[in-house]
Amino acid sequence: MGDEDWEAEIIKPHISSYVPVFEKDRYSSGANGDTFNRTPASSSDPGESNKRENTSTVGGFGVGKSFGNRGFSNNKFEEGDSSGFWRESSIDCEDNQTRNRGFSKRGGYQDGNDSEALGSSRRGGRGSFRGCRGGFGRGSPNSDYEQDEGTQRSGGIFGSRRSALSGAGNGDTFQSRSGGGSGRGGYKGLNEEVITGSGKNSWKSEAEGGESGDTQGPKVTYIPPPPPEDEDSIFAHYQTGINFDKYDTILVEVSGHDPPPAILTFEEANLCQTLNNNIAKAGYTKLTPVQKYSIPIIQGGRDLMACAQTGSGKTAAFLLPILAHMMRDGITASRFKELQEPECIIVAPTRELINQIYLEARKFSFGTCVRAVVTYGGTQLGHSIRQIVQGCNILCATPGRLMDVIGKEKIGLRQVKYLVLDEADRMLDMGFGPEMKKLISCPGMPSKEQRQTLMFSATFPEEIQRLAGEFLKSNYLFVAVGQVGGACRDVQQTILQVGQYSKREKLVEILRNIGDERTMVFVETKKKADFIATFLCQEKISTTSIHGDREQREREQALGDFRCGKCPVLVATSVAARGLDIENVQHVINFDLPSTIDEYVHRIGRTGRCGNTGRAISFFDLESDSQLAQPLVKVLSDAQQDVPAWLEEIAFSTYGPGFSGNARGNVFASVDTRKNYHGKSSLNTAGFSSTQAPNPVDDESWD
Ligand SMILES: Nc1ncnc2c1ncn2[C@@H]1O[C@H](COP(=O)(O)OP(=O)(O)OP(=O)(O)O)[C@@H](O)[C@H]1O
Repeated sequence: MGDEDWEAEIIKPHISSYVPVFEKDRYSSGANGDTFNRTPASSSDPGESNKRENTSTVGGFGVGKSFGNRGFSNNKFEEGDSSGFWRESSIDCEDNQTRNRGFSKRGGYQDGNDSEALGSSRRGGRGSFRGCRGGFGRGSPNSDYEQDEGTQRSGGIFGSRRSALSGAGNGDTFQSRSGGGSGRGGYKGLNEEVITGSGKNSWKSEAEGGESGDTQGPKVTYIPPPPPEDEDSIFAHYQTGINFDKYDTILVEVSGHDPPPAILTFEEANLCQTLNNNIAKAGYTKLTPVQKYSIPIIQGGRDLMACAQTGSGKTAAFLLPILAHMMRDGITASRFKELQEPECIIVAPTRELINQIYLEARKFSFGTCVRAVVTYGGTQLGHSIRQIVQGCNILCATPGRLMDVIGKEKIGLRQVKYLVLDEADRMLDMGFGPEMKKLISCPGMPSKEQRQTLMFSATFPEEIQRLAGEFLKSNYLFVAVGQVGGACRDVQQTILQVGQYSKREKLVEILRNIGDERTMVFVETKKKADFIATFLCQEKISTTSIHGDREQREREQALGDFRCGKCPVLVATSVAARGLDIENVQHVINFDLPSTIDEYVHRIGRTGRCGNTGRAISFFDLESDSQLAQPLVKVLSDAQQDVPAWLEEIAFSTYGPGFSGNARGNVFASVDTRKNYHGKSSLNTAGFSSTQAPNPVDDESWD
């Protein structure tokens, strides 16, 4: 099938809408056998495939009936190059750091075209876009795939990422954001937002040029559907699992001066009746450990850095005490004011996560006069502003969009009393760190002495803890529930040695055994997410995908289809690794292992939440994953999982005889990095005090 055929295909009415759901029969090899003929992996010729990188012109995944080079091309299902499928070249752009880590750790990224992608030539002039979600331009297909919102905005030239399809009436709104000219520069933050400009007031530039539509390129027009308003939907929740009560036995360490005692029950939190009603309607009867400690600390006006395992209720741990204070202070949303001055700003690295946090805030503030608003990239700025001006006490935002609304002077910072960084290690690392610094130095933002800053995550590398000091008062408290950076023990972890070219087969085998149980499959790159999702659909496994190249509408649709079970398999990049709380995810499969152990911990934490059990299976490729062997052994052994002998051997051979899987290496930030703190107290979460300060990373500390 030639290019024209492919384009003709995508405008056919029956496939004209971009279909985020890869449904069973849509790409069945029977009906579309001419299109997606799958050739065995072994028959692919990596060399040949590499050659085609620079010559193949057909692109586009999803709707199209032919896949770009190194994916599906010329009616063939082809393997990628010998270093794996497109590794490095199309790592999810929402994650600069991952990409960078990928480059340095995995040593790939040699291709000239790919290199361009990170250089100035990303900003223009390389060929047209032919397909949805990153159809490839002629000359440099990889680098085109590297497109992100930042370059679209700043370059303008790439603004037509989806033009072929939108012109073809695929129903998608053309959502590229064209920026304020090539001079503006701009890069994209880690998981999410565009960080632009430099110099004075650069935090304003996005709003000025990006989505305000005053200059180049189409606006982002997607308006997310409003969440359901009925009480049942607002308070819908899933059941805590059989291991919920075991949380009580987890050791907790609090460090810093003069921490308040933990509370053991919701009653002790002395919340107002409305909040208590909402807590009851949400099905919460008992505090989780992080809640027992964080609630009194926040109520006591202290700054906090809290680290607790995935799925253990960190969101409510900050929302409830903040709301309690707001209720106490009689905070009421002032409607229809052009400049809103929220008392609380919550930032998180991904759109889906911040939306989830917003829904939690809306739930707990139900029936109060406190109004929460959410705003995130990929949606129409005007819509966000309309929401904001109706009243905003709690603003939940992704970083780039937050800067947009501040730049638009719709949000003033003078009243900010609470600044919450969820996934704080992420928010402070290379990608978002600069943006967060800009935020705290924005005009009007109260100094750290005058606001309360709260940071939450399941992982907190030492270097990030040190950076966090800039944001927190010097007497902040540090709460470590269990082991900082440790995996949730309710997740049964299995590591399988699977080579690159056997992965697909293994994946299908596992998914067939799993049946309809909800499963997240993590891959390293956006391209591969599409590739694997489509492959699974060919195999008649209902699958959808989420990654940073998908339009926001598609991302939300994909998540919705996964949540409701329409597509029990979600193929995702790291954009979905953190925070997402989806009921009944029973399995996580790391088709590709991530480049860092923290990312691994977050990914597998999408299952086994809130006392439920889950399973995580990871494909370990000897060629590319050996640098992860040592930290993996440690995570596994700390979580009392079986450690395969072969993995231990690799860990030993990689790191020499000094390595011990059970030794307390520096794999994690295991403690509060402030060395000379006082008043360290250690308790298990049932509230039994321990005078002896235990090793916070002691194996026993978990149960
Ligand atoms: N005390 C509680 N009782 C019952 N359910 C709870 C309680 N606290 C939280 N939950 C529920 O547990 C689930 C996980 O909570 P949450 O998403 O806040 O976890 P998290 O610690 O932030 O996880 P992650 O590290 O992955 O972001 C949610 O569905 C939440 O509603």
